[in-house]
Amino acid sequence: MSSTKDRLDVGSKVTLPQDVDIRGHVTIGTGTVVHPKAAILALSGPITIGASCIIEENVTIINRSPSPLVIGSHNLFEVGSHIEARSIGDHNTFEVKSRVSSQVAIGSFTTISAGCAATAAGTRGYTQEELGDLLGDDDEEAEAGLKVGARAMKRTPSGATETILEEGEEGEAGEGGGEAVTAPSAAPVVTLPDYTVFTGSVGVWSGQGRLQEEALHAKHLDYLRQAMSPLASQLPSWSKLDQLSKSNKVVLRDAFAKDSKRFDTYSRHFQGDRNKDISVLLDFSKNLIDEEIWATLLSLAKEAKVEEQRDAMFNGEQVNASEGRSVLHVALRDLDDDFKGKDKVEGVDEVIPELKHIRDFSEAVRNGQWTGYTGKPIKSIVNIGIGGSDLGPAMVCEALKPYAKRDLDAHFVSNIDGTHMAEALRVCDPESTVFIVASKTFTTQETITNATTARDWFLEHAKDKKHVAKHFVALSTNVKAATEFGIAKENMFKFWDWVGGRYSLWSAIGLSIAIVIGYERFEEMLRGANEMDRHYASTPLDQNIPVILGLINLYYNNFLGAQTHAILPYDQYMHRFADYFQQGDMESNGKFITKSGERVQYQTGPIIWGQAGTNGQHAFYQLIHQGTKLIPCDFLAPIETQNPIRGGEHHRILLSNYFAQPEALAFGKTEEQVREETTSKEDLDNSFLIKSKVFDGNKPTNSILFQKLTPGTLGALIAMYEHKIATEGFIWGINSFDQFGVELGKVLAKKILPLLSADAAKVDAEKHDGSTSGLIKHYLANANKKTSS
Ligand SMILES: O=P(O)(O)OC[C@H]1O[C@@H](O)[C@@H](O)[C@@H](O)[C@@H]1O
Repeated sequence: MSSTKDRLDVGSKVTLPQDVDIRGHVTIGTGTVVHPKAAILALSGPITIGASCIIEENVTIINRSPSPLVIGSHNLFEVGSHIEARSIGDHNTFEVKSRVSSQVAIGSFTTISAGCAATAAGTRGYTQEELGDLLGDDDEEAEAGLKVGARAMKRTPSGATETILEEGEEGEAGEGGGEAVTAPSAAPVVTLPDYTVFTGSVGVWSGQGRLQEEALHAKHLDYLRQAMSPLASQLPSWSKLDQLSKSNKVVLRDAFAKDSKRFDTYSRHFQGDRNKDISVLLDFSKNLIDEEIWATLLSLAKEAKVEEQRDAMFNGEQVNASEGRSVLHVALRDLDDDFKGKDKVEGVDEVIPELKHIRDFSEAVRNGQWTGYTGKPIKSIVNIGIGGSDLGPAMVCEALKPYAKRDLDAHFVSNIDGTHMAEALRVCDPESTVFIVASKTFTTQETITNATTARDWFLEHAKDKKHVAKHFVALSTNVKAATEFGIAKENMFKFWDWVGGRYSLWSAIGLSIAIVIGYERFEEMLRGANEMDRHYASTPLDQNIPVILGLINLYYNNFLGAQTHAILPYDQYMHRFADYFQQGDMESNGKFITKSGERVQYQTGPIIWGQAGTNGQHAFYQLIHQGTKLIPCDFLAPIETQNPIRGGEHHRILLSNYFAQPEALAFGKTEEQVREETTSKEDLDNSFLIKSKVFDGNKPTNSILFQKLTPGTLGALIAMYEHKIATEGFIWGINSFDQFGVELGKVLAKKILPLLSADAAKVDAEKHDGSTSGLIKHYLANANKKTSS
């Protein structure tokens, strides 16, 4: 029957499941959501659907006439509605199982109520054949349609209305039970006036509530876009990658031999456009990809709508849907106001004033204006926090040590193990120490306990509570709890719920960084991160460094069975970098539930680990080279060292290892090569020895070579990994920005704590499992013993 060629033109942000029946020339506008099992059939002329429409399950939209069927924007087609209208304006609602015939033109703001049929035909009713044509071919439905149609027709506006409209006058309210339409089936088009409510009795809507209705429609669309994202494994490129991973076995040795330009093809250079010193080269040529795999990975990113989800994040939309929050750590480093969408989110306008607060305080501590209760300048700071309130500042203070104020000691106490606090206090002087209590929630057991201990210790010396104000500051979103702890208002540094804990070093949580390296350097780091943010937000996928890193890792994780990913910085200052991204990646992407509430059918976040080169080489590289596991690795190194001792020889040796390891991993050593190198006859006869010296090679790596570990470059590198993590989460369809997985253990620990001062009978009464009870009872039985040594 189709006389038009199949052609589908889809705008951005359209949700279109695979099982929608689309025939002929169909155009779907931006942001429209089509549900599964809908049918859009341009059987003769084309169908054009505008923006932000919702087309629910089992809706059929048909154009049997050669002229185009143009449908406007913001229309809602509810389940089972059957639409063959001549044209449709904007903001209309077609309720469940409503029908519109091809001789009806719908204006705007019209509602065709559930089960009603808007037709131009007369009261004579329809023959079964006509109905089959008009309302679909299911007999039973046609029967129902006849009854509904007949009832509704009796109440449709009279033919007079039609004539008036044709003369260009305003449509009128039809009176319920008005004259029947008498037009035969070949009658001219009936145009329903705007605001008609077609409920069986025709009325004109006052238009009141229109804004609410529009807002509801927008919410409905948002909800659907989230809920309807298909599982990544249902995307066409996913199946293709599955197949390619089995059929295209990439052998790096051959791939490089065949293609002298492989390095050029698979490497990208990033340079800051405001801070030109930020220069990062990513070489991803030593990965198990070929042209087809790479192109399909890029298509997967498109199909998974990575760009749209990224834009939604930058735009301040509530992409952390489970907690109903925006995700705007990028706003914390957007000092030149590059991303406008963020401004609508509450608190964003407080970022700059809060930075000033950080500047004033950090400068006062650094230049000695801020003194302790006896007038001594501050010599030590102790950051008390855990997770995101510890790892970021601790990692950065180590990484940027060359910029640190060396006569100021920075301690980071996180563990509830009293040892951690005791060792820090041992080297602190209460008169010259500032405690920074860092906790987004200000309820974290470890942090609050450690802070209380620190305050008790301080008061033992200072005696008077009023001195607390000189020695304790709080970094938190929970002003109330911080006040209750006794922190003075002016010593509170706030941030906002749209800053996730593991993305918070850019906020007030970075106060210790600002104190250690100075505010100017802290800001340089923020700006460096913003350079990467702008790159991520606007660079095409195949040039986009965080996207590339995400796709490469996803390929190993989902198609080649890799369970872990190693981060290996050849820079001693970055020795905590892998620890930091252990939280950054594993807390973000260690999830099995998608945003639509389904369980994933595939692997999500990898296990992240690693340590600074070359130490790792003498510890675990054996397994990477010759073990049985596939471990993709990122090798990072600076071109310039901060410490060019012995004329830079240390650094050259370090870099020679940095270059050698990925080469060894990629190309290995064959048995033939081992034999060629072996001179002793005895050794040559020892096949066990010969085989033990074989390296299979083909182990994938990324090499990330940056100019120098400056604050700007570090900021860019951290942001690069943050966005790599987000990209993967977008593709897997999970929420990378909540962390409910940390809760259960906390709750159980709170229940167990009282048992540790109780007796065995109480433990039994609490009904923990046999193992947990057994362990607690063993503890209780031995808790009062004192070991002599
Ligand atoms: O900063 P507070 O609220 O103390 O949380 C500290 C840490 O707690 C953990 O359980 C996680 O939720 C982390 O994301 C968070 O960084």
